[in-house]
Amino acid sequence: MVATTAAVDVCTGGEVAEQDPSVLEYERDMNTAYLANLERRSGGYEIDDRTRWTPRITIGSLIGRVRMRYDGDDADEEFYVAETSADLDGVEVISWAAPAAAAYYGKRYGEESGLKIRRRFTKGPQHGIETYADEWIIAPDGAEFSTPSAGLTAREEPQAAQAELPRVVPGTEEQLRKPRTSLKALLRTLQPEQYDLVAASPTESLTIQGYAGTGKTVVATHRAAWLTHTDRETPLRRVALIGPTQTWARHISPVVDELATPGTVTITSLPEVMRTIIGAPERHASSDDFLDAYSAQLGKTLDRLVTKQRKADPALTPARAYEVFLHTNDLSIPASRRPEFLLWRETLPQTYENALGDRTLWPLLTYLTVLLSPQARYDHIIVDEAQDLRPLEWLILTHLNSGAWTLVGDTHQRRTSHTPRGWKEIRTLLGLSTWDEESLLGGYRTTKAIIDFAACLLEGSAGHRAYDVLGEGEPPLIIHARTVDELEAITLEQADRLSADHPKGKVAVITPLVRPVGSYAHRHGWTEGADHYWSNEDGRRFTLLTSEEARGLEFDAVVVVEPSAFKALPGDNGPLYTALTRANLELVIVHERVLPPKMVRHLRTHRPAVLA
Ligand SMILES: Nc1ncnc2c1ncn2[C@@H]1O[C@H](COP(=O)(O)OP(=O)(O)OP(=O)(O)O)[C@@H](O)[C@H]1O
Repeated sequence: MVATTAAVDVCTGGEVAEQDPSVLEYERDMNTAYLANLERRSGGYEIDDRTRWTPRITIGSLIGRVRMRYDGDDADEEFYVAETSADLDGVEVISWAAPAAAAYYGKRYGEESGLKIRRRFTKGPQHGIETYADEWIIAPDGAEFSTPSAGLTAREEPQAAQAELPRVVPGTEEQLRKPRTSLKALLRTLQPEQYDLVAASPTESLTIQGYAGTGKTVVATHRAAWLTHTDRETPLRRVALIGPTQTWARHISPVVDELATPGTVTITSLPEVMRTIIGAPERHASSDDFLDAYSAQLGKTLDRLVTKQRKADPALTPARAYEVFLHTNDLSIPASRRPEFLLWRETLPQTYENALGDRTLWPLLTYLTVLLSPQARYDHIIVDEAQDLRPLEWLILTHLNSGAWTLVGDTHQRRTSHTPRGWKEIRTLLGLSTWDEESLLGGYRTTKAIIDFAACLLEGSAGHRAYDVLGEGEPPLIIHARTVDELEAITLEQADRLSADHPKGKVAVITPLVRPVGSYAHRHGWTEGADHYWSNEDGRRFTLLTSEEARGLEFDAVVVVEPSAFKALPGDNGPLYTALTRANLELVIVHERVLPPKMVRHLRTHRPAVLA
């Protein structure tokens, strides 16, 4: 029998049944050799100059190891998986983006692919390996791997087949319980269902629906890196990753910085895309939202206008086209909406220059610009929070993409009636005739108690996430304030408490009442910094945001203030649902007004922790 030790597995939190010291030592030596190889090569690393594809070298430990038998072969193959590929004197290390990595990561690859065993390494300090854990995909058929030599690892007794593969990759829960920070590369715990979407065909358009916290942004960011990775056969050179806000862009950029080929992925937000195309000022006002400022019919009107005017004036500019638009009678707006449309048009600035200062008009001005001056196109566009784009914005993007699309979103988090109701409408706007339609089901952010509470806002919420990795957790704390002053005081008290409870993590206050809460904070010793960030002299911190600004972000704990004041569509509470689901572990609701009816109904039968 080989010598074994029982060690605590940082992957599962449980005990590793067999942790063979000689195997561990061997793998640590391999890791040392791998790191030395990377160090040697990284000296000569040059950023891709777009004519020569230099593989990116990132220093990091081995992720895993695979033994498999390809169809028709008469011997097994073995290789390691890591962030960067290497050849260690004949021992192959493939990168996470290489096609063969599907054997390690993928769901569909499975048993019939020939995969026999997968070994996962957990990371120790300084790129070391802490432990290993083996997962037999087939019934064990001998030694795990040929090295260390079969004699050392072969077991004398037949082993029992592994009862069932774990539902989520070991180590995921531990990862999720760490304090929330910016999104990071997650190559060690990328789930099979996520990997399959990350590595889906680059030439097929793909729509991915997922409830809050199901890992959509993880898929979107890793997909951007995968599409451009030089270890793929035909890496893409220009990929856009478009999300809702610049705060979101900063939240996700570490993933792309770490994994993507430098210079290949543009991370931006939709407002920024438009602002850059039309050259609008950074500071801008916003008039009231108006349906036809974003409609496909407005797009059609502008299409017709540009086609017609250009015949008469080949040098037509967006500014001139805008002036014509202000007076044209050739409108594609339905008759029922026309009177309202004409009234709205009369209120618009008379010059293009002035219109640039109104954010509501950016889609209109951007669309005119892309119609008149062709833009550089991307090889692939990925859109996160796709449910928030309005028809005219989708039409703009069609002028920026020459390849396929990856669209991820949650139609339950829709925030205005100006956006398409579902994926079908979006695909029609993009003119897609073929696409793959997938969904994500695992819950990675937010405990079950919080997500079940938030689900009271959704129609047909049953079974909305297949499982919740963080488990049941604590129910939300609901606090009723008697006056508006008390509402603000309790809010700050709770933000202060939660910040103390999560010293390394992130706390948010999410509310439509950002101004009054901010001015209360100001009067009580809090100071505002960049990116909606507030802190006080005791070192407490929180982020104060509207639901709109909180899209795509996440926090360890969240205080949602005055739920009834959030914008709601008939039958749809997208903005409030978004706010509630930003919390990973703790949710506090503070209200002075009556809670929304759906919440009240839910609270009659379910009991969260309520403070009078
Ligand atoms: N495979 C994974 N391993 C570790 N953490 C993960 C994994 N997948 C997702 N997570 C974590 O779960 C959280 C939620 O993921 P993500 O932000 O991608 O969800 P989402 O579906 O985009 O949510 P929303 O639409 O509500 O913004 C993030 O903190 C992310 O790091």
